[in-house]
Amino acid sequence: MAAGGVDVSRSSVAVKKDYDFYRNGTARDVYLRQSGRDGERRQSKRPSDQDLRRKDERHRPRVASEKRELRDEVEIERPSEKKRKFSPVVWDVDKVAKAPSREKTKSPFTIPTKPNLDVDVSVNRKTSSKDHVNVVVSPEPAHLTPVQPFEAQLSGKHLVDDLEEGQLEEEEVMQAPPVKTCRWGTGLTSPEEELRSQSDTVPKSSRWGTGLTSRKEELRSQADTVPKSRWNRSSVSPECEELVVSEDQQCNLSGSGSGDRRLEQLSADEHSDHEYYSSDHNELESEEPTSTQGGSNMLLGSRSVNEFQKLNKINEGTYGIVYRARDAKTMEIVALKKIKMKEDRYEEEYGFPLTSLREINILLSCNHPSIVNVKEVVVGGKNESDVYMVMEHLEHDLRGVMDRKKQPFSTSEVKCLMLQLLEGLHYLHTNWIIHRDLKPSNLLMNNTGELKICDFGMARQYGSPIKPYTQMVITQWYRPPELLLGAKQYSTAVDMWSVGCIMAELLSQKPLFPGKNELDQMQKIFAVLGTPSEAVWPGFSSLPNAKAKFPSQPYNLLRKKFPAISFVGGQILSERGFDLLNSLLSLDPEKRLTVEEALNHGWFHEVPLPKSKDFMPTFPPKR
Ligand SMILES: Nc1ncnc2c1ncn2[C@@H]1O[C@H](COP(=O)(O)OP(=O)(O)OP(=O)(O)O)[C@@H](O)[C@H]1O
Repeated sequence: MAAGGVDVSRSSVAVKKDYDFYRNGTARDVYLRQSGRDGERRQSKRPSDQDLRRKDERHRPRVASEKRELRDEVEIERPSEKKRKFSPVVWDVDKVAKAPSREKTKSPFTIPTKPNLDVDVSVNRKTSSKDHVNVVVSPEPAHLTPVQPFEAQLSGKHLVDDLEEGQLEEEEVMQAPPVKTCRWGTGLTSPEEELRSQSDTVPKSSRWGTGLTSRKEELRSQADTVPKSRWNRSSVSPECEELVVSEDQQCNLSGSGSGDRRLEQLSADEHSDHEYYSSDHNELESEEPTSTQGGSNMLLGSRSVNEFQKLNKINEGTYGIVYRARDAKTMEIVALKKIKMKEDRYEEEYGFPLTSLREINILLSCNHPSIVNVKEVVVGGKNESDVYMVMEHLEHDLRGVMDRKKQPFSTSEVKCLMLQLLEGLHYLHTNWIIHRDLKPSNLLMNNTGELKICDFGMARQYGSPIKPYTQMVITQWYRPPELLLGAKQYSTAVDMWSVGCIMAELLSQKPLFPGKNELDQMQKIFAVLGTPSEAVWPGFSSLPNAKAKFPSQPYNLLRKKFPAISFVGGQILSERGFDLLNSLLSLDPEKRLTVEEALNHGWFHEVPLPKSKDFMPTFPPKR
């Protein structure tokens, strides 16, 4: 019997109804209903007590293979919820691979300083001038199709995010078959199948500003003559609106990075707080501060920020200052994120930060209730060239709420929040996006019980076969052991670790692993989950930082922190709840739950059921 009450998930019709009520309207259930397999799926997916994962590591391989089967099943009938508004901008970086490392790159687009800029927008051809950016709007807004990694590979184009760790220097255009699942190293399937399942939705238009209509129409008419080269090459459906931005000699690689740092080199004062540092930017954003003359601009037609009335500053992050503002036209309250330009010409990065470009690019293409909605991009302000993202406004972020809350969230509230987080993440992972910075301050909340993922500055599209990426992502407290140990090949499992840390924090109201520096972070993790070995984590010993001597701690002590019973009235966690948490916090990323598995976990089906958003607590506005 679960500590939270009697497990009625298999017998109680009422409970099932409640659960269905909560889930009603989600694309997942619509999908299940449409596919006529609702009952079957629920029955097969709802874990019984037998389904609970055995803790004995000897059973892990079997469990892992079951997980793969489950993933296969889920993937074959991929729900339709993963539609994107359009595929994000893809930077053509063919030449980048050859570019000398450490060469600085220039701003990706020119910010307009006057209404009519000298814009060179051409269709599907590379510009010869290195300062020009080509924008291609593909002619067929017929299907919503995520940019698939293999598609980029087949077309010989690399996504902007691929420019990490100098891995492209030697790289050939890969023709490897695409993976079927989001997690790397798992089954393979055809890209056509994947895309066919997504091709039935009417696309939304690109939303680079609101005044683009006429220009867009112009572009579209030009684009009518353009062969659908990228999609044709990979024999897949055409994208709805594809912006291909070619830019010569930008995004140069830094061959170094910090990936080779050994654990022994880390000192206690190296990273004194939990805020992340990221060499990602060294790798991605080392841009030559070249002249911006003659460049094209993707913000043409964008509204001016003067059309918004700034009400107050909400927060300031590394990459932006976020304001609450009112749209003078619609009177709608919005959040304006002012992109911080890099102004020191002698810095590695200068001009418009690529992290922000990446964030705008991905967020504009996403369309899901658990992902913050970016409405448009506006320009102007005190400094003519300032760029702002206009987002829907949510009153709180989870960090602020937890800091001010006296009591932890109840189990049913945690379930409500976790489901929303997982649904948003499911959307991202099925669209080949890793967030790479999930943490409470990047989860927005409003007073209608909604949770939305924000801050996509570290997010990236990923592909198969997985390439080496920087491991210096994810705020330290939420960073998984494989990244701390220096793994450069990773995928969606890194987000799932962060989800585990967030779940623990929601339950206990305090961070699970508040490391002071990377070494301390690893020690804190291993002190609770046990020191990894080849037996529990095959491949562990070959990770760059695994040679370090960690204090030996052979046991998993997580249950002590989240007991099934409490004599002092503290928060308790049922067997199933613990199984979910423990499986999210698997040291071996291959054994960590996928987002589908987490969404289908039995904990969400047992009482107390997830609270309806309508009954979630509200919080007073921040002062
Ligand atoms: N749409 C929004 N509505 C309300 N508040 C928001 C919104 N977007 C962001 N915020 C607030 O601003 C903070 C910083 O935003 P964001 O994380 O996007 O900026 P950042 O500069 O990328 O931050 P970081 O330093 O974490 O990378 C968030 O933690 C949140 O409190």
